Amino acid sequence: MIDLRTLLLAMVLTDLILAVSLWIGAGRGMRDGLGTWIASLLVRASGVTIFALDGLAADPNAIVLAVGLVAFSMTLQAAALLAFGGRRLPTWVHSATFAAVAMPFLLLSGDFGARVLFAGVAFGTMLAMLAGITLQLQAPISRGTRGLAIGSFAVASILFFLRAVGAVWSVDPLMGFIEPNLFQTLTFAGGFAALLASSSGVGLMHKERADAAAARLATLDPLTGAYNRRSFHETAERELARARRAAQPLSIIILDIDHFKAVNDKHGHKVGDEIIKTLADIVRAQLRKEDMLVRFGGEEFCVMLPQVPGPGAVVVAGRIRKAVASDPVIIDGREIPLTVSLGVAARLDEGPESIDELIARADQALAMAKERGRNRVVALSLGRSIAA
Ligand SMILES: Nc1nc2c(ncn2[C@@H]2O[C@H](COP(=O)(O)OP(=O)(O)OP(=O)(O)O)[C@@H](O)[C@H]2O)c(=O)[nH]1
Repeated sequence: MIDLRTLLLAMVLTDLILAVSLWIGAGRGMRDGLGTWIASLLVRASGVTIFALDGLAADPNAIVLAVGLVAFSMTLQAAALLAFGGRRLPTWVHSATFAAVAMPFLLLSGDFGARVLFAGVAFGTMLAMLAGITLQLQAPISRGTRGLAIGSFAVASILFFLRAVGAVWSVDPLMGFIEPNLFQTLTFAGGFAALLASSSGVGLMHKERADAAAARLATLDPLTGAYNRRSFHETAERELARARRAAQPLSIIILDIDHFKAVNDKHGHKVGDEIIKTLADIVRAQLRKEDMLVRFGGEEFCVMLPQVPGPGAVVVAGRIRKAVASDPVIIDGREIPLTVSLGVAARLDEGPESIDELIARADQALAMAKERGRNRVVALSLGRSIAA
């Protein structure tokens, strides 16, 4: 049987190691409440240290501070979970909860059984609330990770309630609490394991979010949010193979800002970047969900239109041309007139055709649009052989 004080000190050490591990793991990305979670572990470690060293010697003041700190660590955890979901816990909740837990504890001085009962119910309720917050988090977390976090809060909550009930039933609550009997050891060790598991769950939640962000970064262009060329190639090859198998049309449009060098020279590179970003938004507004906008590089974009035949793509390209030319873009209060040239190519019914061939043809069409005076759409391979 393990001595309760030993368990408490093991818990302090575990919290400190967890805090340091999460801090190292976070690197410089201490965002979305991770820092608050780490703070909660340090606050809990200090509360439990006081409890282990002084509280068990029944020092009335030390134990009040200890439970107040543990309550504070739980409101910090609530704040950390809410921050992960993009919400804020009002600051007053921390001090209000500290007072709401510490004050009754002070008033119950001398009645150890009532204190254990009160702390068990208070902490059990707060842990159940943490489980509820995690359940409602509007974040893409895997089921396993969410389950681990919710399960650990729920188990810890149940064990706190069990300890409260145990204290009520004990003939001598103080002895019942500190005596290393089987009930104490099991409930304490179980609660300890659950609190440890909750930190693992939170660590995994952050890792999953970081992984998703890295995957997004690898597929999207950071300036415009459009797909990058590499991810386009993977998707386009797949889409083209599918279109060929199902004898369905597929078109692409390549578009490029006219005289962008002059715009860049006149307004500067930073404004140029803003223009590229704005152009992506204008083009996106003309597309459907299944269409794919890709930044090919610089001020050149490609749009893939699955299931759209050549003539349909020409209509879309015309709409984009008009939307860009109709109003000047406004950057930093400056009105900058803008036009684009567009080249369209569509998948042919017969013959093997790679995505590179399709791009080469759209590029050729774009060059013709530039040659013919810019601010226009030119289409290639729109003859009878086009899949429709
Ligand atoms: N601001 C900014 N400028 C870029 C970026 N990438 C390329 N450019 C600039 O875009 C310009 C591209 O010019 P070109 O494609 O050669 O020609 P253009 O002036 O657009 O003329 P046409 O395409 O023939 O109408 C160059 O001045 C590049 O420096 C970028 O990411 N940001």
